[in-house]
Amino acid sequence: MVLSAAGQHLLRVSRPGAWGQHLLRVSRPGAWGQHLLRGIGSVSTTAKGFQEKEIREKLQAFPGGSIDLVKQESGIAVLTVNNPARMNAFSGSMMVELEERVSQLEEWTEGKGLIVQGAAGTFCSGSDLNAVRAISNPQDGMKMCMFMQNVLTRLLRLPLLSVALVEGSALGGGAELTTACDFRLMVPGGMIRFVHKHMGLVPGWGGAARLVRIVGSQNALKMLGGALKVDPEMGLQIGLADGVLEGSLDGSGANALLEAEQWLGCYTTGPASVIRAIKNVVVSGRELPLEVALRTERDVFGTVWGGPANLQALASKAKHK
Ligand SMILES: CCC(=O)SCCNC(=O)CCNC(=O)[C@H](O)C(C)(C)COP(=O)(O)OP(=O)(O)OC[C@H]1O[C@@H](n2cnc3c(N)ncnc32)[C@H](O)[C@@H]1OP(=O)(O)O
Repeated sequence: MVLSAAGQHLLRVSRPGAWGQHLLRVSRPGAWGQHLLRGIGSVSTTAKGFQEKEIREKLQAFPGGSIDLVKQESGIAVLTVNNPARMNAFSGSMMVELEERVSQLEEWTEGKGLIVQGAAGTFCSGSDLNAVRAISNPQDGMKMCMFMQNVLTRLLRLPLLSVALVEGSALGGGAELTTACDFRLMVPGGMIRFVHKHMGLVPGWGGAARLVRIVGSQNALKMLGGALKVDPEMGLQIGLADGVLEGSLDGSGANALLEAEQWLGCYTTGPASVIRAIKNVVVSGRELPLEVALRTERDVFGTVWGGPANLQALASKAKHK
């Protein structure tokens, strides 16, 4: 059961940042819309000598755990961060696997929704500190950061409505991962905490930029500056959480997952073409300058106008009472 839902926080971007500049450079009428419809590409992968193949090989040297993906008939997929011996910390090979799973989801044309969860009743404790210690030089750190920024940006832009199901702790990079989903549902006892300050860091996987857009700069400053423990109540208050679930009855996590699927089902009921179009117009509205977003919206509109769902609705003379 969902106890309550928080209001949506809308962001007005007054000036495009680096990514905005990137979009402005590559955008021409309709081009970005086409890009969105195909699934989104990567974020400036060639910038500053970032070599995806090289960092991939480096990350593979730190194995452990897995990222598991189950695509369900319902059109809702479940992505599980699975490394319970390390509280689901991201090993290097898990970062590479996450990229592969995101690629698979980009190709999944029947998909409508995605739930991101951690294995064994906890969400994710960020990057594996053993790997972090081994690549603590600035060059490798920067490459890992760009790799994860790229993957999480693609995750958020998937044409699927996505939910982070937060049971237990989401720490550091785990907290950043929750912001790469459209929604966050928390289970009592769950906690989202940007602990970066205590590690002498700031978020680098895009988590700060996304957090500001979700909770506003005042709340983001408090969360990062105080390394605040955000519990479900506070999460709802500041708009970080979209709902609080009852959670596990037996500690298995199964009940929370069922609840999350029911919650998400309210928004993913309907034809995949329409649900995916909804996500695409929202992503473009969120990320693009208004003029480009309007062009994209027109392009996306063109994919559903006169389509099977539209014709069926017209034929049924639906009333929306
Ligand atoms: C992108 C930037 C980042 O993400 S930096 C990483 C930020 N994350 C952290 O600093 C998390 C550090 N870990 C903790 O605070 C605690 O382990 C938490 C997660 C609160 C769990 O505490 P507790 O329930 O007492 O369990 P525990 O400490 O005994 O942990 C169980 C085993 O898991 C391991 N673990 C945990 N987190 C990580 C991690 N991020 N990287 C590598 N290993 C991790 C612990 O070391 C412990 O392992 P072991 O049983 O001692 O072998």
